[in-house]
Amino acid sequence: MLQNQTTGGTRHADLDAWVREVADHTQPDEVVWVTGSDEEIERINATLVEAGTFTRLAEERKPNSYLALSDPDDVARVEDQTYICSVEEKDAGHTNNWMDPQEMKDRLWPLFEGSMRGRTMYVIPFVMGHLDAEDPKFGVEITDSAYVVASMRIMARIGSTVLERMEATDAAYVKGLHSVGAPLQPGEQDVAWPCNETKYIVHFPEELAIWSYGSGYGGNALLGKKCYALRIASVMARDEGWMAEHMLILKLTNPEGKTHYIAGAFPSQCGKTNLAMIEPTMPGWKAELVGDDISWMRFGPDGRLYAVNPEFGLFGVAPGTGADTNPVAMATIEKGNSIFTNVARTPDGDVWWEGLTEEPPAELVDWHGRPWTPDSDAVSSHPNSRFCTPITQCPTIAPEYDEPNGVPISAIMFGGRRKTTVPLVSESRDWQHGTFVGATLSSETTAAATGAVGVVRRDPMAMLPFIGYNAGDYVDHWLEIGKQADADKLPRIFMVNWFRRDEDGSFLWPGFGENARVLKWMFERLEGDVEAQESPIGYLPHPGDVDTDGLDVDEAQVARALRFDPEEWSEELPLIKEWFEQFGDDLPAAMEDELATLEQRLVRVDA
Ligand SMILES: Nc1nc2c(ncn2[C@@H]2O[C@H](COP(=O)(O)OP(=O)(O)OP(=O)(O)O)[C@@H](O)[C@H]2O)c(=O)[nH]1
Ligand SMILES: O=C([O-])CC(=O)C(=O)O
Ligand SMILES: [Mn+2]
Repeated sequence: MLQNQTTGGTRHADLDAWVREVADHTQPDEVVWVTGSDEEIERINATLVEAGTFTRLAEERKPNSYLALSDPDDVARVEDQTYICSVEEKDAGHTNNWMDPQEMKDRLWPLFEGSMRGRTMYVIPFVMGHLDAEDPKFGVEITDSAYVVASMRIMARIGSTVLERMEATDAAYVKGLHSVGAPLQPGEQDVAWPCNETKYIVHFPEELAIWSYGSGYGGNALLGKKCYALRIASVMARDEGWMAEHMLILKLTNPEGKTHYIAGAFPSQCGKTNLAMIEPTMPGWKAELVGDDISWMRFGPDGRLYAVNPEFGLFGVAPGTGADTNPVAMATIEKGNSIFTNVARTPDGDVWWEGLTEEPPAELVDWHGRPWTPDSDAVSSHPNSRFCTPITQCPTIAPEYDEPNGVPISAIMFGGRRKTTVPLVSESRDWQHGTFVGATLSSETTAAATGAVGVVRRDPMAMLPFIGYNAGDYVDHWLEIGKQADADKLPRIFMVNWFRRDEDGSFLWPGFGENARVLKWMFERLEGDVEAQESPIGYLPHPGDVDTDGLDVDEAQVARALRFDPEEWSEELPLIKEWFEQFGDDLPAAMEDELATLEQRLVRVDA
């Protein structure tokens, strides 16, 4: 037993040895094994309030909920400090930062030395996906951040029941090591949001290990999420023949009671959470949430692809979320039990952010903790501010979210933020063409990562920052999956763009609940109820086939949203070529073929 181990311990020999090793090196004041109990979280929340990290919100506004304001330089994922340290450089590929694993450890291990001094080291056993899955995917996060413990308890299935299962089966697990990198000298006063200017988010895929240093922000610090469930899991999925994808999962039921499950890959801040919680504007249509960010898919016994949401909570973008745009998210949050990060606080102990209500309150405390009024120059909430809420509180949760083997996927959507070029909706000709559409997906950058916002970049399958291996091999894995199945059992693949702009800069399509009109067209395509017209980029709706009944937008504008423009696509073609050149020899030949096909089809349209 560790001398400073105040609770718990484990019979899992490998885990016991690793925890000892880390504790010896990082030198925390105490080690706490997280059980997940209610009393425990009350204690942890109280610690966070005392430390000034959490402000408790008014019970009658947001029960059992807290506001955290981060260090202003620790607000988003740090992609330029994120590494895939595979043994071979070519296994990280051109889209990832790479360093030799030993070299990286020689650099990082000294940073972890004594990094937890004056703090508590928490050991969080967790499982991504269901504990009763055929092959449950375990992880343990060691962290010196109580904020991470409180957030992980919402975002994943954690605690003693998980640890007991790991012990009983001597389970393999992903080792996630996290430190905010802010040791305290004896007697030193802590800050509300400890972190370090130096940040590293590092993955060792062959060892199933993650080392995260210097940041407390969600995507950098909640290691079950992007680090495990996407970067590490994508490598496991490649090796084991399944898929780990950055996708929402939605259950859609038509007025006749027929159901399809649809997955959608959109880059960060491009509408996954909103679409997953959509309230259709058309009478009789019903949408339910299965997942809002990550989808693990594998073939079921019937040869179809089944998807599970490996998470247990929602980590949603706050700004833009309001009763008009996402009433379901609002109802979810109203129930409380949530953590809000980097939003504004109202005088009556509630939260506010841009887009929550049309009229801002007369006075607020902004995300810097400063007084704010509607006359203030800056926004009250950080553009990447977040709510963290249990998924079970969502009023439209589908019971299948808790199905260990997931739901059969009928369609996959790819989408991004494009002001021009990409029509509201199109359908791929087949799986290989759909893989091409995904591999060439593009989007304007957002505040979810540090760096410039609004720059168009290619974001393959919305996975650019999350592919844990060579992007060429990743595209090849998609093609392999396609070859393993009967063509008619594979999900159909669609491309969407809610963000196309008119000449005056306004959105051409109203979006949000109205996106159900696009889902309806897809549904009818799946059912064979509607024809489509060929175009060089795939099948497009015939005029009038996207239901605009009761839509408050004139038909000419809808047509502009739906339009395939050969000129815009002629300008897109060299950008796609440039992107594919970056793959070098790693680009699968089928992608060259698809590119050539697109080019020929575009030339034919021009002629
Ligand atoms: N114009 C428009 N904006 C949208 C639409 N859907 C979502 N948004 C806005 O886009 C932003 C991001 O939406 P989210 O649904 O949170 O995006 P996400 O893909 O879940 O983002 P991450 O959680 O970062 O991966 C929010 O400010 C939304 O209000 C839409 O259909 N039209
Ligand atoms: O990972 C995060 O920090 C938040 C998120 O969902 C994303 O950026 O895609
Ligand atoms: Mn989201």
